[in-house]
Amino acid sequence: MQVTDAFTNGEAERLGARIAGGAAHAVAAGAPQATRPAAAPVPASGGDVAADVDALDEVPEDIRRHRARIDELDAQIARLLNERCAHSHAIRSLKRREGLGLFDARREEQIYERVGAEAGTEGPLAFEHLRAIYATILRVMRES
Ligand SMILES: O=C(O)C(=O)C[C@]1(C(=O)O)C=C[C@@H](O)C=C1
Repeated sequence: MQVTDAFTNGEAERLGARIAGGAAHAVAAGAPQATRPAAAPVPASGGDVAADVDALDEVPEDIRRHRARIDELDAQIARLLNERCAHSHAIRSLKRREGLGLFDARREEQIYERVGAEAGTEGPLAFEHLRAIYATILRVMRES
């Protein structure tokens, strides 16, 4: 069975509807910047839980299915980051050939704006968190 089949249509639709519903709300409000969800830090412990999931005799089925999907997404993210890095390194060589510096603040701002716009329409990741992730990605691209 494919991992993507692990969610029934109903479940997948409900997850999708939550995401799409958030987007519709943001668009209706007409101010995506202001209506992005505020970043709400969650304690590493997850709050008032007594023990972590793996201490249970058996990890609940619904958690296992989410984890399976996360594993699949992480593999895709890692592949995409490698592909992105290859392009970034190619640009670096071309810039070097042209005698240009590597860091381009304006281009990086454009990237933040573009991924921020994506966050505004999709969620549930808060804009500032997505930006923090991208700040790390761009730094690693420059330093790798
Ligand atoms: O687009 C460029 O000019 C790049 O060098 C690529 C890249 C990136 O990885 O996206 C890397 C460094 C720059 O500061 C801006 C962007």
